[in-house]
Amino acid sequence: MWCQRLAWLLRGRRGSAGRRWPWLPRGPGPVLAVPARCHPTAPASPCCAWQLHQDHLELRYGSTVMRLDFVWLRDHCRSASCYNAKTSQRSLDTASVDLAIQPQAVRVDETTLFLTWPDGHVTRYGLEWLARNSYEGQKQQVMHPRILWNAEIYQQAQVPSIDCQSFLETDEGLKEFLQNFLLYGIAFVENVPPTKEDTEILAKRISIIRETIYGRMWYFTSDFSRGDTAYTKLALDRHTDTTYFQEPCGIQVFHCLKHEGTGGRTLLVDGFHAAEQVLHQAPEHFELLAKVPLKHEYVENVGGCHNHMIGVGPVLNVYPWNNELYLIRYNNYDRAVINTVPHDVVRRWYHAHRALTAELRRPHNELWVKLKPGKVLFVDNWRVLHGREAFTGYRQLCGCYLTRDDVLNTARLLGLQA
Ligand SMILES: C[N+](C)(C)CCCC[C@H](N)C(=O)O
Ligand SMILES: O=C(O)CCC(=O)C(=O)O
Ligand SMILES: [Fe+2]
Repeated sequence: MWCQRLAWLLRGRRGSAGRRWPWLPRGPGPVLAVPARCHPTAPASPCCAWQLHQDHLELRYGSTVMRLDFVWLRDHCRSASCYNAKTSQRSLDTASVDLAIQPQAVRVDETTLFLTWPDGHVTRYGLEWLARNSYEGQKQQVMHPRILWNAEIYQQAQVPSIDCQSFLETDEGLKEFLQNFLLYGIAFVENVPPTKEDTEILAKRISIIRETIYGRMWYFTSDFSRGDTAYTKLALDRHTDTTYFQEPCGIQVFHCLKHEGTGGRTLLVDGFHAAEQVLHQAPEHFELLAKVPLKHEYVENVGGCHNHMIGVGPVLNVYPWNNELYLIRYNNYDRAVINTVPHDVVRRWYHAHRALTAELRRPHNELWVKLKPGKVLFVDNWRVLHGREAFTGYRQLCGCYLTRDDVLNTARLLGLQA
C-alpha cells in the first residue's frame, strides 16, 4: 500500500518536539483513523499537523485547515524544473501529471512541507505560502478590501482630494489617490488645468485609456450629437455606463470644463453598499440578481453614428468562492428586452430589482457633488453608480474610460492590494 511507505511524522511547529503518529492504512477511502493533533512547544505558537486521505492531504497550520488535492499539489510544485521563478510561469506540463497521483512520502518541518512523488521528485511548499494560496486561505480573505458607504459615511471619512502635482509627480500622491479609489470607488484630483489635454495626462498616469464608440478622450455637451440622453440637458437617474458591453468599462473619468447655468450636479451612489443591504434584508433577492443573466443594449442611429451593442450578464456579479461582489451592471435606460428569463422567474426578478432600486434610491445613500473646472472625478464604473441633475445653460464635460486591469496593475505595483 502506498500509505505504508509514508514517513509517519507529525511535528509541532517547533520541529524537534514533534511526535510520531501511527496512521493505519485502510485501503481506499479516507486512510486516517487517528485524529491529527498539534503539539506546540510554546502554548500560543501556531502549529502544524497533517493527515493523509485517499486523494488529498489535510494540513492544519495555525487556525487554517487546508485540504490539498494531490494533483493540485503536484501541479503547484515550485522546483526549478516545474516552475520558472524568473518569469513566474509554470514549466510543468500539467497534462503529464497522473490524475491518480499520490505522494510517496510526507514530511513537515517548522516552515515547510516536503512531498516525495512516485518518480522521486521532491516538492517543497512553504507553509505560509500554502496558508495564503489554498482555497481555505483564500476564502477567508477578500480580493478587494473596501469601505462601503452612504453619504454620511463618505463625508465623515473626509477623504482628501489629491493635488494634481502630487498625483503626477510623486508615488506617494499617486498611491494615496489609488488607495482612496480602491476603498471608496471614487476619488478626486484637484487643481487640474481645465483642458482635455491635461485630463488625458492624468488618465495616462494610472492606466491605458479605453477607446470606445465614444472615442478615446471625449468632450460632450447637450448638443444631442449622439443618440443618447447623456447628450441632453435632462436629468439622468443613477446608473453604470456601458452595461451593453460584454465587459463594461472599468473606470470613468469626468472633468467639467465649463458650466454657465444652473443645476447639473452629479449624483454618486455606492452600488455595493446597496447590494449588501439587499443581501442582509432578503438574500433570495440578492441571489436572483446575481444569477439571472440579462441583456443591455445600445442602439444608435443619429447623424453618422450607427452602433448596436449588446452585453449579457447579471446585475450583480460575485466571486463564487466568497460571494464578494466585483461588478454591478445597473442601467434601467439601457436594459434590453428581457427574454432570457422564464416566466416563473421573471416576476421574482422584478421584486429583487425593486428591492435593489429602493436601496439605491434611499436619499441617505446619495452623494451629490457639483463638478467644477479643475476637479477631476474618477468613478469605479463596476461599483459606483452615477447620475446627474437636469441643468440649464452651456455645460461641457470631458473625460474617458480606463481599462480596469491597468488601473489595478498600477495599484499593485505601488504595493496596494487590488
Ligand atoms: C460618457 N459618454 C458621454 C461618453 C457616454 C455616455 C454613455 C451613455 C450610455 N447611456 C451609457 O450609460 O453607457
Ligand atoms: O452629464 C453628466 O454629468 C454625466 C452623464 C453621464 O451619465 C455619462 O456621461 O455617462
Ligand atoms: Fe453615464
